[in-house]
Amino acid sequence: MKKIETDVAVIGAGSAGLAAYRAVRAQGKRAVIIESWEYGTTCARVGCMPSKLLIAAAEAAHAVDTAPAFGVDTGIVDVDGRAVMERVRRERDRFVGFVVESTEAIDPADRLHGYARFEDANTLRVGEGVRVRADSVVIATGSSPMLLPIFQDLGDRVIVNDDIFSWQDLPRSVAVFGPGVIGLELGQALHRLGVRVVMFGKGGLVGPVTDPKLRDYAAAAFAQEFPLDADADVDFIRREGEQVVIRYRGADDEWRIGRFDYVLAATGRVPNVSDLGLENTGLALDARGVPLFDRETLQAGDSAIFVAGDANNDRPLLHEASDEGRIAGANAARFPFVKRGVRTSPLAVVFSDPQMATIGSRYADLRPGCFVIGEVSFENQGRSRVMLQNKGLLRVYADPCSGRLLGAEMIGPRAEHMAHLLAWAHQQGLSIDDMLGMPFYHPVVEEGLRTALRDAAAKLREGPSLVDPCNDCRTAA
Ligand SMILES: Cc1cc2nc3c(=O)[nH]c(=O)nc-3n(C[C@H](O)[C@H](O)[C@H](O)COP(=O)(O)OP(=O)(O)OC[C@H]3O[C@@H](n4cnc5c(N)ncnc54)[C@H](O)[C@@H]3O)c2cc1C
Ligand SMILES: NC(=O)c1ccc[n+]([C@@H]2O[C@H](COP(=O)([O-])OP(=O)(O)OC[C@H]3O[C@@H](n4cnc5c(N)ncnc54)[C@H](O)[C@@H]3O)[C@@H](O)[C@H]2O)c1
Repeated sequence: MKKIETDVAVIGAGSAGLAAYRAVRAQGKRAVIIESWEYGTTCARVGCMPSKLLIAAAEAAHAVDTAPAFGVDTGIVDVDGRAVMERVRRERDRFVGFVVESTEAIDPADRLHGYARFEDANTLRVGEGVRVRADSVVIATGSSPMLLPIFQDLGDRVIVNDDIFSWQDLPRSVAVFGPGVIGLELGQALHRLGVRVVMFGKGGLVGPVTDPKLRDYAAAAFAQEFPLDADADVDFIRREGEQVVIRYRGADDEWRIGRFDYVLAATGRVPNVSDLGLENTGLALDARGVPLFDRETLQAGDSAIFVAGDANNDRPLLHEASDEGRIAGANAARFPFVKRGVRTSPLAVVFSDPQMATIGSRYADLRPGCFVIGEVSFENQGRSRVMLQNKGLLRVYADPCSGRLLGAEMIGPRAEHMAHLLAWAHQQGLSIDDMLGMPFYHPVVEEGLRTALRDAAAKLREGPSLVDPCNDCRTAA
C-alpha cells in the first residue's frame, strides 16, 4: 500500500474541488486532489455548458418558428438533429478541453486517481492501493441524478442529463419526469427542436419559484407550449420493446396512453456522500447523509473536514461551488483557525423561455405579514411586447420596517440580467427607494422592474396590514 502524507486532501476535481485545491496551495500548504472519474467537471461536461448549447440551438429554431409573427416568413423549420448534437458535443468538448488542460497543469504528484473513502477522520483510502493521511479534508464530491424506483424496469430507455449530451441524433419523443430546473431547460429545448415532449410533475412545483402566484403562472405558461402537468396522475410506466409506455391522465381529465423513445429522469439530484465512509469520521449527518456544516466556514462541526459544492446540498449552483471551494480550501489550510467566508446574495436563474429567477429570500423563506409585494406583469410591458416576449410576472419582496429589498422571484424576458441587478441591489442592502433613485433607460424590460418597485413603494407607504413590522417581525423566530 502506497502511503501519502499531506496537509489537505481534496476529494473531487470538480468546480468546488479545484477551487479548494488552489486555495490550499495559495496558503503555501501541501495538497492532493483526488478524482475517481474523468477530469472536466460536471458543469462543463454534462451540466451548465452542454445544456446551454442545446438551448441555444432550440432558441435558433424557435426564432425561425416565430418569425412570421413579425411578417418575416422563412418557410418551415427543418431541424437536422445530427448537426444539432454534433455542435453541442463539439463546443462542449472545447469547454471541457480547457478545464482538463488546467487540471492537468496541476503537479502530477498532487493528483490522485481513484475513489476516496474515509477510514477515519484524517485517513482516506484511494482505490485499492493508496492511503492518504491528511491534517484536513475537503469533501467536494458533487451530486448525481436521483433515479426513482418507478424507473427501475426501463433499462436503457431511462436517461439522465449526462446521456443526452452524448446523443448522435435527436430522438422522436421523450417523457420528462420533473419540471424542475433540469427538466424545464432540457425538455423545452427538445420540444423546440422537434422532439415530442410530455412533462410530468409532482405537487404543482415548476422550476425553482416558491411564490404560489408565480408557480401557477409558470405552470400555465409552459403548458401553453407543450403538454405539462405539474401534478400528474400517472397510472403506470413500463417498457415495451424499445419504447416506454405511460398511462396518465391528460389535461382533458381523460386517461391516455403515451409511447415514448425515452424517459428523462429529472426529479432532483442527490449529494455524492453515501459511499464516502462518513460513518468512520464520527461526524453528525443530516437526513440525506450530508455532514452538518456551517455555510460560512464550510466546516463540519468542529472537525477538520469541510464540505463544498453540490456535495453539501445547500445551493447546488456553479458560482456557489466555486465560492464554497475557495472558502473550504482556505479554512482547511489554516485549520483550526477557520474564518467566515464572504457569501453572496442567493441568485438562481433557469434558462427556459420565459426565463425564471429567484433572488435573495424567496417567497417561501419569508414570514407572512412581514413583507410587502411589488408586482409587474410583462404581458403589456412595452419592450417585451415589441420583442413578442410579453409573458411573465415579477414579484419583489420588501421589508416594511426598513424599506429594504428582501428578495424577488420572476418568470419573464431577460430574467438572467434583471436577476443580477436585483441580486446586486440585495447584496448592497438597498431599499426600494434607493433602487428607484437610479436610472432606467427607455424602452427596456427593466422598466417593468421599475413598475414592480413603484408598486412595492406604494405598499410600503400604506404600511403592512397584519403586524407591526418593526416589532412583531423582528421578534419572530
Ligand atoms: C444539466 C445541468 C445543468 C446545470 N446548469 C447550471 C447552470 O446553468 N448554472 C449553474 O450555476 N449551475 C448549473 N448546474 C449545476 C452545476 O453544474 C453544479 O452546481 C456544479 O457543477 C457542482 O460542482 P461540484 O464541484 O460540486 O461537483 P462536480 O463538478 O460534479 O465535481 C465532483 C467531482 O467529485 C468526483 N467524486 C465523487 N465522489 C468521489 C470520490 N469518492 N472520490 C473521488 N472523486 C469523487 C466526481 O467524479 C466529480 O468529478 C447544472 C447541473 C446540471 C446537472
Ligand atoms: N440554470 C441552472 O442554474 C441550473 C440548471 C440545471 C440544474 N441546476 C441545479 O441542479 C439542481 C437539480 O435540478 P433538478 O431539476 O434535478 O431538481 P429540482 O429540484 O429543480 O426539480 C425536481 C423536480 O422534480 C419533481 N418531482 C419529484 N418527484 C417527482 C415525481 N415522482 N414525478 C414527477 N416529478 C417529480 C419536483 O416536484 C421538481 O419539480 C437544481 O436545484 C439546480 O441547483 C441549475
